[in-house]
Amino acid sequence: MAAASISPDSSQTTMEDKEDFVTPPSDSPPSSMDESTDEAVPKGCGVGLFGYKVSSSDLISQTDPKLQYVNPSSDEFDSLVSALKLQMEDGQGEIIIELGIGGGCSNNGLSESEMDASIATLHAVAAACDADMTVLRKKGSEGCLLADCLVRRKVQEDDFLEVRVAVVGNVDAGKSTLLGVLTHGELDNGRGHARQKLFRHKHEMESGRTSSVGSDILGFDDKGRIVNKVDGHGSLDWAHICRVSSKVITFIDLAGHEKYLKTTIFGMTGHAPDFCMLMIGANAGIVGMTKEHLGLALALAVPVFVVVTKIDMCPPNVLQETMKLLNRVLKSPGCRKIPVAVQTQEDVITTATNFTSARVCPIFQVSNVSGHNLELLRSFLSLLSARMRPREDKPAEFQIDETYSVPGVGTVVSGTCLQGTISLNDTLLLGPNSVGEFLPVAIRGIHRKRLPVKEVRGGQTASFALKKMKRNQIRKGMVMLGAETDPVGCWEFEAEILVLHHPTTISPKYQAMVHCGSTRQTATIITMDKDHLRTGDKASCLFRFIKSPEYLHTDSRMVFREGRTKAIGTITKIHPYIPGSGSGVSIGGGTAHSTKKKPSQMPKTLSGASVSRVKGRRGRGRNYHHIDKTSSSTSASGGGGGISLEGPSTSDHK
Ligand SMILES: Nc1nc2c(ncn2[C@@H]2O[C@H](COP(=O)(O)OP(=O)(O)OP(=O)(O)O)[C@@H](O)[C@H]2O)c(=O)[nH]1
Repeated sequence: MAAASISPDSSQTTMEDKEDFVTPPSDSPPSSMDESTDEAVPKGCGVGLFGYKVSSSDLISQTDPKLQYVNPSSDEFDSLVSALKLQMEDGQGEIIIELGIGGGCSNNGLSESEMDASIATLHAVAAACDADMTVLRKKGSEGCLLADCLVRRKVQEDDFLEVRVAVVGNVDAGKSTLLGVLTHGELDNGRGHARQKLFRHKHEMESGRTSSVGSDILGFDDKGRIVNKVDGHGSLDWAHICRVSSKVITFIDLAGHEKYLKTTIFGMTGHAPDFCMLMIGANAGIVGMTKEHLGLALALAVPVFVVVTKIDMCPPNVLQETMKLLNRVLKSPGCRKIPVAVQTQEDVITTATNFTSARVCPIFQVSNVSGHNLELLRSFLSLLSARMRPREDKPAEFQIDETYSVPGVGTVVSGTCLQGTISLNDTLLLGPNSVGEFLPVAIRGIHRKRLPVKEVRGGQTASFALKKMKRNQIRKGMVMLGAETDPVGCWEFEAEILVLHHPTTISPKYQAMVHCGSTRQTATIITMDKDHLRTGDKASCLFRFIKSPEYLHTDSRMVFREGRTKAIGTITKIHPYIPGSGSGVSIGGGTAHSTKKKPSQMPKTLSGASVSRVKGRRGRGRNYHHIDKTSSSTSASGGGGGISLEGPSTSDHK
């Protein structure tokens, strides 16, 4: 884990204010702009975070690879088809091919007629792979042409690529508005018109403030065109969008207000975003939760791109100031990003196709009212590729981030399939329950974004209707695993942590909320390899959950937070708990009971009252009237502010 100042700090920077944003030269990858960039990848080759890209020379090797698409024999054509199929599999159904790349830099470029012939061949090769091909751009000079071509699998019935983007930023940055504009295709009026379509709760309509984790989708067809269409009532038919899309971007719309920070952290950890879209109001600049959200994305290693909104109402000098400060924050030692201003379609393709380093941070300046630069953002989104690999050969693993009781359907859980494949009627192991057991459960229905499907794979989000399972037997953070596995939960785990902020010192017995994937539970520090921890300190700690065992993996990132105390870390060791062995029950259950008996021994925030409140709230089922609700919203939980707002026991239940 990156040490020291993970929290971006503009004050630490040594960069000159006048230093401008990097505008990508069309032919050089951003990685070459900074020598310290982690991954130096040869141009035109390899897996990009934002688009899987290969040069034509990677597909089959021959004496002059740049000519292989010009006039291939039938055997060569077959080899190109086989190679493209393999590459598309690696790229999860899409790939960007660079035509005209030779064996070495001096050998790059095709004549106009060679380029025309290559494009025609690539069309035919893509068609043979059941894919569509679109020329994104041609570049180079006469007689020395290169072209970037997007090859994307054609729409398959009930299948589409899925990319999740967490949308964060301070209150009023324009998050809900931008999502309303992108997904509903209608500009905003500057007075909250566009966001009205997205609010899920009456209090959100009234206050204009997002309080929950919401999902909104934007579908693209195989040519990269948006397929979202609103019906006569101004709503979107998700199932239709998914049916006609090759790729669906799911926006995880998170609250900007500090009092909902806990829900926002859960959105970032539990919903497994591929990318983070950090939004900044041009007028307001980097204020409030902006740095907090950026720090969270950095801590969780989620690549970030920035959208600066409201440029229609921002005086040029204020916009310039905001951009300068943003530049400084992104380049600061805590961030170490390379800001890249995206101003043209060329920039979009260059940034999207050359991203091989999570250090590059594209920046868009848009207006939701005039629509300025929104087209660039749409093109960029259409080129994003999921970071999570499906790992279909592994046993199934599904993390639950919400549970529902749907009339006529029964218990429904939603979440993310992290690996393997889950099919209709499969029996999985659900757990760990409060005593650490994993119980068999059968899948009786599957929805992906409200579209009924027969199976889901690693990297996809879904909702499952479960056979013979009561909702109160399930909690968020539980997992469903392939029946061939022999899973164990844990009460205790070890982690290396870095304290980002604490007002005084942290000692053993300190309690705070652990966020790791969709696990969200208060844990106590049992031991640590230092006497006390202060802001900036690193330590190896042994944690113990206070309420029930959880299913964790080593090397997972975690956030440890209570009020203004923040620490981040990586899990290094799991102490497996075998049900019936006694140790876990007495450890975990004992903590909860001993809380009531000996409150003086516990930290201030844990009280008998809060423990009993959890019990009272647990049985209170929320009914949803339609299965559609399953993937569209997660209700709010207050989370920021002072410690008094966050009783540790109550806070992992809504
Ligand atoms: N002029 C102008 N107004 C905008 C723009 N984007 C958003 N707004 C307005 O800014 C206000 C706040 O926008 P929201 O979308 O609610 O902001 P938010 O970031 O979602 O806020 P929270 O949900 O509270 O986190 C609304 O009145 C919008 O109409 C823009 O590009 N230009």
